[in-house]
Amino acid sequence: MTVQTTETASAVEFAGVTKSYGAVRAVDGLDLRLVRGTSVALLGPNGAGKSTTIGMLLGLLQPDSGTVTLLGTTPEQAVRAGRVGAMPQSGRLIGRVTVRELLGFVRLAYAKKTKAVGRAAAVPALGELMEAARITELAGRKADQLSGGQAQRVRFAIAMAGAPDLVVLDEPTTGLDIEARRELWTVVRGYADRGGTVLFSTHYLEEADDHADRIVVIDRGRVVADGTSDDIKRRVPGRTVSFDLAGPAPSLEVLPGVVSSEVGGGRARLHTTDSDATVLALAEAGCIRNLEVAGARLEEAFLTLTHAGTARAEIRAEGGAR
Ligand SMILES: Nc1ncnc2c1ncn2[C@@H]1O[C@H](COP(=O)(O)OP(=O)(O)OP(=O)(O)O)[C@@H](O)[C@H]1O
Repeated sequence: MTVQTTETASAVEFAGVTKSYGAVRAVDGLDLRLVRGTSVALLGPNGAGKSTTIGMLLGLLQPDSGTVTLLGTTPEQAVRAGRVGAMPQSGRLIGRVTVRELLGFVRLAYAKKTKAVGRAAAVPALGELMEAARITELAGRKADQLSGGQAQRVRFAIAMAGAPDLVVLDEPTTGLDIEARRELWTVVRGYADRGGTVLFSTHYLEEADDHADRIVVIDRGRVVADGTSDDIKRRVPGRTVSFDLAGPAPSLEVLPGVVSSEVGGGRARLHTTDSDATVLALAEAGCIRNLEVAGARLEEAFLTLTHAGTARAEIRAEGGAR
């Protein structure tokens, strides 16, 4: 008999889930299982169904068909018991109160909520909560007068207040500068390293590369790829050859193996199905300054796997026809 341990038990399960808004099918037969203790990135182009998926996961939206199971129960029950923390995409922090007051209030609400289900002891002390979110020095500041990055860390602390088993972050770093993004990820990683389960959506593919154990790519409401970053990159055949340009770019797309090319910042990047032949031809043409051959990046894989790539190719073709 297989014993399902906490580590391998499901945090989230979608089975055949669909959701439409009128004629628009936002989520189309989604099957997805997230294992506890992992960090999972949900990627997809605009309109792919990420927010709708997260909305159903949090019990904010009801599926038209199929089932969503969260921590072995319904989303509503898991959320009510404080076992799920969420950072939704929108929503401002309330004003006139300090960060300490706001967090104290949320923590108290969770303490009452969790007491009802026998989890009150799990709720962290206020100081601990602020330290984990790196906002101790903001305790006396008014909650509506924070920078974007500080506000996001406070919102993360709010999501943590019920000692959740799972946190769901919907595009948590959109609009933040690099330093603020790095700070927020340090805080999120701290939670993941303590065994928490994280599901986040993002448009910054390098964040998925850096912070997710597993990446699920959705497009038009369906899963189109699911695996580690390396698994997903391997789905794109061919390699990228890049080199410094000494002068005006030669005709790159006629070189053997080359299927597409980009030129920028004095450097050319060629996507090729035969890197040996491409490199030989470049050598003959004397184009080998700082030459590098690499596998596909996550961005290339993402564009190949989703309709975002087709849309970009169409835009290029239209631009070229003008
Ligand atoms: N309340 C709504 N009413 C009507 N259509 C909606 C509604 N919410 C979403 N949609 C549509 O459902 C589809 C999926 O939207 P969703 O917001 O889930 O995608 P997303 O992947 O989160 O997109 P983004 O990256 O732009 O936030 C889109 O076609 C969108 O226009």
